[in-house]
Amino acid sequence: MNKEKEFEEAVTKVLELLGEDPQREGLLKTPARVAKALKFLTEGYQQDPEEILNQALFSTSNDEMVLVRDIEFYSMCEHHMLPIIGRAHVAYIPDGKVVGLSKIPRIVNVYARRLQIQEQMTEQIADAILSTIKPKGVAVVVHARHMCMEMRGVQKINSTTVSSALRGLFKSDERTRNEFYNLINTPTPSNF
Ligand SMILES: Nc1nc2c(ncn2[C@@H]2O[C@H](COP(=O)(O)OP(=O)(O)OP(=O)(O)O)[C@@H](O)[C@H]2O)c(=O)[nH]1
Ligand SMILES: [Zn+2]
Repeated sequence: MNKEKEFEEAVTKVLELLGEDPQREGLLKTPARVAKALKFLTEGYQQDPEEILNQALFSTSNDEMVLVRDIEFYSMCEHHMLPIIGRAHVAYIPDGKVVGLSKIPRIVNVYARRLQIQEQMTEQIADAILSTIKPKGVAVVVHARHMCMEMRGVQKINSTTVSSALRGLFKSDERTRNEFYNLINTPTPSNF
């Protein structure tokens, strides 16, 4: 049996266990849809973050902070396979190399589209940038809502979880760290 069929049969089984009739009209295509959706939501397993970053590395003499903030992402927690909905802020201080800007949200997606815990995802993003761009420092802050804490379980709909990973100058130099936190907390101008 091919993998797709196997996947669809597993979803059909889940529907049956939920007391549903997988043969009713509305559910006929559901196993195939679920398989396709889950494949998309976990496509990060098939992607290599270093390869993505290496596609666009440019030499530079600039050593000022580069920050891409408010990168929205959707992930799934590895405990309940329920959505994690969040925003990531990613900054680094170049040391001879900058990366194509679009590659930063791409790296966020690579790690978000796996089964995750937020703290691990935050560190993975920082470490991929650190090992590839080799900057003077990297900072990643992630704000997220966990549906396993909202739709079920403790049911706290207004709580967000904040995690951070600081490397190099962001860890050792308070001024750099403060500049980063000020920049991510500055509201986007209303006429932007
Ligand atoms: N640290 C961390 N924990 C997470 C994350 N996503 C979900 N969790 C937690 O993982 C834990 C799993 O705990 P268990 O007690 O095994 O699971 P549970 O019985 O479903 O727990 P409740 O959610 O408290 O009902 C829960 O406390 C979740 O809130 C995450 O990204 N980071
Ligand atoms: Zn969870």
